[in-house]
This record gives sequence, structure tokens and C-alpha cells, in this order.
Amino acid sequence: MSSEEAFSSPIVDWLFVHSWWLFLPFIMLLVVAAFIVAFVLLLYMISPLISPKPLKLNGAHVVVTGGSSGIGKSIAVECYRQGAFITLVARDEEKLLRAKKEVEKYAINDKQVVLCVSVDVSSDYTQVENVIKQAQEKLGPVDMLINCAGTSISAKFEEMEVERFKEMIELNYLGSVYPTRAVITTMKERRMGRIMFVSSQAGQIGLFGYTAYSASKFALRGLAEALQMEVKPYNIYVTLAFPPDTDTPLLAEENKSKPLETKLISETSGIWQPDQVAKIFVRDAVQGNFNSSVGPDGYMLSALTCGMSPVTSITEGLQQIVTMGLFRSIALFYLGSFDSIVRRCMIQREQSKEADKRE
Ligand SMILES: NC(=O)C1=CN([C@@H]2O[C@H](COP(=O)(O)OP(=O)(O)OC[C@H]3O[C@@H](n4cnc5c(N)ncnc54)[C@H](OP(=O)(O)O)[C@@H]3O)[C@@H](O)[C@H]2O)C=CC1
Ligand SMILES: CCCCCCCCCCCCCCCC(=O)[C@@H](N)CO
Repeated sequence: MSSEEAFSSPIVDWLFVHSWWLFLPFIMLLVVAAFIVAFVLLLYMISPLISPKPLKLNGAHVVVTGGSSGIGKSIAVECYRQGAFITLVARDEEKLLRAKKEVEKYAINDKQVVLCVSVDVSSDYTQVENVIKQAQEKLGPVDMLINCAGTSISAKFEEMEVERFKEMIELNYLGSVYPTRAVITTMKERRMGRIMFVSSQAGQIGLFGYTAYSASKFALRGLAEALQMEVKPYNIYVTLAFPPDTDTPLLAEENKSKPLETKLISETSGIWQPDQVAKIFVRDAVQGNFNSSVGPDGYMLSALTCGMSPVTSITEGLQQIVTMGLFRSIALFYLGSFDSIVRRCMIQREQSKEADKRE
């Protein structure tokens, strides 16, 4: 009997022959990894198919509601610089004329026109429909509609006059529904178009002081998502824009009566200039991106709150998949700090009230 045979047993033999089993988990891991790589490659290959063709702004007719001031005016300038024909829509005629002169400085050819239309976008649909018709007769069918007319009010829920809740919905929500309704049929017939809704970062998270405002901006999201699903086969793309605090007359007005809590929380994502914000929004609308956000906080907020919103590029979808868990973890810290701002302000108020009583 040789020494080798002395050590062998049926079990050891069996294990030796079947030792490749030990590698099974690694083999499975490799197969799964190969599948993931193949899937990602496939998605990248079909990505041009799902990304819309960019809109040519040169010679296009762009209607901007709220185009006489702030973000709307900057959006008008940005489009005009790229050769568009512009219709500015707002109520105050003097403000409109001043804005028209400002926009005209950025002409790139002598055919370009800026048209002013005075109407309240929130009160009567027939009026809105009529002015859009007039604008289309003069400058041709609308290629891009920017719904930017809006306003804000910040106050504690119980201190807000109930009328304000109605005002916010009428202007910020219905004031976007009406112009959109007035252009959509022609856009569908022409099988082209872009529609932008200007929401707010306060339309992605509900914030202290914005019970009326946030709700009206959240409403735009439902509208934008549902409309995008309807009009996508007609080659119409909807963009939902989420500005942070932006240095405009509206912000100055709002700051006069803003609760300290709202101010401290909003400052998290900084104060931006209207032309910075406008450049980003116009670029995204031209590309047909559904979501348009500003700055790192805006980016995180949008990935975090994307929910079932449409995806317009594979890269965007992949970024959302990869980052969502991480951003939620970061968000918990933000939420903690917002809660502590609110608690500190409450304690301070109570202390100063008591001090007042003692005096
Ligand atoms: N500034 C900011 O910090 C942020 C702003 N936003 C949103 O961006 C949008 C623009 O804001 P901003 O540029 O700051 O505001 P501005 O107050 O500077 O401009 C608002 C524009 O809307 C017009 N407008 C207001 N009410 C009506 C109405 N009933 N019918 C027609 N036009 C109207 C105004 O003209 P007129 O008064 O003559 O009608 C003006 O042209 C708003 O929807 C706002 O909620 C979102 C996040 C942050
Ligand atoms: C990972 C998670 C990141 C979370 C970041 C949170 C940042 C919150 C900032 C909210 C700013 C809201 C500005 C609203 C401006 C506005 O609409 C008014 N000024 C209109 O007048």
C-alpha cells in the first residue's frame, strides 16, 4: 500500500473533484456584473432615442409670462440673445415697455421683435386665449411658452389671511394652466414645442412660512408630469424649473415680512442672480429636460424628489439611481438643522414676549 493511498478517503476525493463549487459565488458575481455592464451599455446605446432633439431658438417665437421683471425678464433676454422673437406678458404696461427696451439691447439680428401684451394671466381664460391668439398672428405660432408669472407670500399658517391661499392657487397655478391651454392645441398640430413651468425649491419641499406658496408650486408638478405624459408623442417637451432664492423685486418685497425661520432655512441654498438662473432654465428647456435645477443643493433636491417624474436622459436616470440613498442620508441632517432653527426661533420669541410683559 503506497503512502498516498493511505491518506485518501472517499470524502476527500469527492471534495477534491468538486472543489470548483467553492468558486460558485464568485462565478455568479461575475455573471451578475457582466449583466449590469451589458445593461448599462445597452441603455447608453439607446439614449439618443429617448433624448429629444434640441429646439432651435434662432427665429423661434417664445412667450414669457411674467417677462417684465426678475427671472422672466432674464429668460426673455437669454432667448433673445439666441435669436428668438419674444412676447412679454404681464399686467403693468409701463414695466412691460421698460423691459422691452432692455431686452432689445441683446438683439443679434435686425429682424428680431419684442412684443408686449398686457393681461392678467390668472383671472379670465378667454382674455388669455385672445392675447395669445393676437401674439400668434403677429409673430407666428408659439414654439416655447415660459410660465413665469407668479408671486409669493410667507407667513405662519395661522397668520396668513385665508384669501392668500386662493390668490396663490389662482396666480401660481391657474396662471400657468391658462396660457398653456391656449398654446397646446397648435403645438400638438405642429408636433413641436416646449413648455416651462417655473416652480421653486419650495415646490420640492414644504418649508416653514410657505404653506400657501409651497402648495401652489407643488401643484405645478402634478400638472407638468401629467401634461408631459400626454404630449410627449407629439414631440412637445415640458420643463419644470426649481429656482432657489433669486435676487429679484419679488424677493426684496417678500423679505420685508418674511419670518426669520423662512429666511434662515431658505438661505441654505444661497441667493442667485436672475441671469444665472435663466441661463440654466433656457438650456434645459431647449434640450427638453423635464427637471431643471440650480446649484448643488438644487441638484440634490431634484435627485431626491424625482419620484415618478419623467426621465429625459439615461445619465440623469443613472445618477438618480446611484445617488438617492446617499442624498436621503444627507437630507436627514438638513431636516434636523431646519427643525432646530424652528425650535430656536420659537424659544427666542417666547423669551422676548415674556421680557416685554415684565417691562
Ligand atoms: N425670486 C425668487 O426668489 C424666486 C422666484 N420664484 C418664482 O419665479 C417666478 C418669477 O419670480 P420673480 O422674477 O422673482 O418675480 P417678479 O415679481 O420680479 O416678476 C413677476 C412677474 O410676473 C408678472 N405678474 C405678476 N402677476 C401677474 C398676473 N396676475 N398676470 C400677469 N403677469 C403677472 C409681473 O408683472 P406685473 O406685476 O406687471 O403683472 C412680473 O413681470 C414666480 O413664479 C416666483 O414664484 C421661485 C423661486 C424663487
Ligand atoms: C440632500 C438634500 C438637500 C436639501 C437642500 C435643502 C435646501 C432647502 C432650501 C430651500 C430654499 C427655498 C427657496 C424658495 C424661494 C422662493 O420660492 C421664494 N423666494 C419666492 O419668492
